[in-house]
Amino acid sequence: MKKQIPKGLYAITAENFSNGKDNISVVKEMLDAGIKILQYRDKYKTKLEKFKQCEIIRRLTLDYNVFFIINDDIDIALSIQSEGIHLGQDDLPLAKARGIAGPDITIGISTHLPKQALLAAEHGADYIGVGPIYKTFTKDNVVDPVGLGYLDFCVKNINIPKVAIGGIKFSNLLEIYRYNPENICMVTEITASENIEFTVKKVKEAMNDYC
Ligand SMILES: Cc1ncc(COP(=O)(O)OP(=O)(O)O)c(N)n1
Ligand SMILES: Cc1ncsc1CCOP(=O)(O)O
Ligand SMILES: [Mg+2]
Repeated sequence: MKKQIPKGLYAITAENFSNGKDNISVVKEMLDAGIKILQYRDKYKTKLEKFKQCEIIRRLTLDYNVFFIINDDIDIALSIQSEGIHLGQDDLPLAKARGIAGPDITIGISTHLPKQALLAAEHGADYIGVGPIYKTFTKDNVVDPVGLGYLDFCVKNINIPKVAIGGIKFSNLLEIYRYNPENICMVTEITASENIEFTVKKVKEAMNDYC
């Protein structure tokens, strides 16, 4: 049975923006702080290195009852039985991914344009990424910011969960929050924070996210 992605704050790993800490220690801090949706994303490690970290994080996310999503690597997602995978416009097409991964895994698709959002929803995505809303330095080769107009379109026209992402900080959180997407994603605002617990609690409180 497919689990529904919870609403609220969505966190992503970023080892190169983690003040010298590795993904595992940052994830432990995130889970202790109350993160309930976590994506493993690492663009620099080998498959084996990613797999080993994901195996450890899978055990932690089960202990903490956290919804765990793997970026890009369907094979890792299937072998550790994560709740979800996240794919971009240049990754494996949604239908092929669904064929491999089956009906019970959550598939999230990055979108930057109305047409992409409509197609993702029509073809059975379980949520869409909406972004980057603002300029971000966290992702290489990122498309130009899509702005709040695109978030507004998605909230009004797409009936699967919307995950707003890209350049979102505590300082601009309420600009996003007022559009009422189901999820708001922060990467470096959390991973690079000197006090992850304080930052996560502050953000969750501002979002009325008490899970
Ligand atoms: C929630 C969420 N939204 C968007 C992305 C970006 O995915 P993608 O376009 O495949 O780029 P990479 O993350 O693989 O560099 C995401 N990971 N998560
Ligand atoms: C992975 C990804 N996809 C679109 S923007 C982004 C990174 C967002 O990172 P940050 O929250 O640090 O701007
Ligand atoms: Mg990708």
